[in-house]
Amino acid sequence: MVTQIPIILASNSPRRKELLERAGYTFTVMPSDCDEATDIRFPKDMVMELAGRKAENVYKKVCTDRAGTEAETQPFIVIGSDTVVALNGRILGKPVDYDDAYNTLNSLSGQTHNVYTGVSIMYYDGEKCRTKTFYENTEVTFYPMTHEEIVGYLATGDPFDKAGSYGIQTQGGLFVKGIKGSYDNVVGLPLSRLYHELNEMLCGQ
Ligand SMILES: Cc1cn([C@H]2C[C@H](O)[C@@H](COP(=O)(O)OP(=O)(O)OP(=O)(O)O)O2)c(=O)[nH]c1=O
Repeated sequence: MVTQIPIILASNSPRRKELLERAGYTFTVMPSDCDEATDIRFPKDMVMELAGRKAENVYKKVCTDRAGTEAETQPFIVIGSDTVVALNGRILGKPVDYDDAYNTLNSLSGQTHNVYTGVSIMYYDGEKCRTKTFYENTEVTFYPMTHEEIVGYLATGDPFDKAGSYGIQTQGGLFVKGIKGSYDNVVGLPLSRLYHELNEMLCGQ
């Protein structure tokens, strides 16, 4: 079953919040404000690095808030996460503007790409902190998209806060021919993997 230890989701993403709610966890949300600039080229390394930075940023804030209070020695868990799309090894994050989103969707049209989500769990057990970081990769194949379809989808505004300029869970899902791997991972958090990794971490204390 899901743990009763307080969880803090280090994220601004409404999708991650919805996913974690669906799993039945009780948690609070505290977005990170860490620097996300990086020269890392490999998608799996990049998402694990950024997930780790987000979790650590929030972990430190929680420790500062709790210092000197009776909550100081109570266990808690922080979860940070990061998602990117990779097409033939090229990383496609959130679009910087309209043209970037158009070009991204045009390049994904009729192709198979990978969606990587990194997850970092930091667990303070009342004495010490342990960290576990992993990633999950889902293969996604798109139908060919026409210019009109891309322009129409961009007009909805949906692509602009999403890695790869689409949401599989929204209208972007209409262009998805098939996936191999976890659907939740594409939306931003590989739930069943997270559940098992977290349980393993809590059992191994
Ligand atoms: C590919 C894809 C991405 N996404 C979203 C998930 C993430 O919210 C976003 C990738 O950006 P991220 O930088 O991973 O996350 P974020 O900035 O939204 O939130 P935070 O850093 O505070 O946790 O793209 C979808 O919602 N659906 C999809 O199909």
